[in-house]
Amino acid sequence: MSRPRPVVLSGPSGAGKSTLMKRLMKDHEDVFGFSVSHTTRNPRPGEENGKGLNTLPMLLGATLLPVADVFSSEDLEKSASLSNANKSETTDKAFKAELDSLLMLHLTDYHFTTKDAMQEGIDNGDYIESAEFSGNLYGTSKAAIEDVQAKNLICILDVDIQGVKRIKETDLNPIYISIQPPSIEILEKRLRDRQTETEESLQKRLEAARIDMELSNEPGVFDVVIINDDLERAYEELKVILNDDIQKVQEAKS
Ligand SMILES: Nc1ncnc2c1ncn2[C@@H]1O[C@H](COP(=O)(O)OP(=O)(O)OP(=O)(O)O)[C@@H](O)[C@H]1O
Repeated sequence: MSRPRPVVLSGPSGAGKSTLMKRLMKDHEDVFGFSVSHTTRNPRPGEENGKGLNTLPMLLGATLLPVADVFSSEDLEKSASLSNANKSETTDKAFKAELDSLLMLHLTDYHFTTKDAMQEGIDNGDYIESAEFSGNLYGTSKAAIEDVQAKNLICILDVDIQGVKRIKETDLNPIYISIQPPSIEILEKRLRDRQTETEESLQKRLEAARIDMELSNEPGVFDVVIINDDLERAYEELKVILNDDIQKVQEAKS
């Protein structure tokens, strides 16, 4: 049996990747999975090495949980200090992963590793992306993606355009999908309405979005570019693209 092809979802911040992913996972139980990230930070109490949950993190998105009900005060303090951290472009992803992990109440565990081991792996090209945040390294290894495939799950990878380029150097052979907003003006409105960004991070995202929107149209980078104008239509388009792969996974289970 061939392993399910991973799916790369790329596109500017605010284009709708998470929204579309959540719907996919809600409508197709036990079909999609996420890779477990590596980190050099210390495990927190209750965290286990490598025990990543496949669908729960998406379903327990921060917006669905009453934060005060489930957080310890220490978590909230850490979360607040992370929110205020002065992030650079490269640490943004690690920041988001770290904040996500806090918001998911330790449900997303990591492969905990040492700085030396991780740096060696990065130098060897074992990681499709990595970033430093608060003195710790975070990254997605090729092996972690293969682990998801070995469970007969379609690994969803939400990566930026640099990540796309790195994945193209591997033999992972994913389906490359770019999610794009109808225009930069609409993207700005959605990001403002989402109320998750400071003015500074919003401007950074818009700048990155302009570059991303240009690169996504270069021939051969993506298998398909979906313009997320109307959410229902964009979701239908995504389902049509993934239909055969979803069916293969479901058939292999039955
Ligand atoms: N077609 C659409 N029409 C209107 N609003 C939308 C549409 N798609 C997504 N949104 C809204 O736009 C905002 C950004 O979407 P989302 O958070 O899914 O983007 P994203 O690409 O995952 O961003 P990031 O990379 O920053 O996580 C959300 O508030 C979402 O509800």
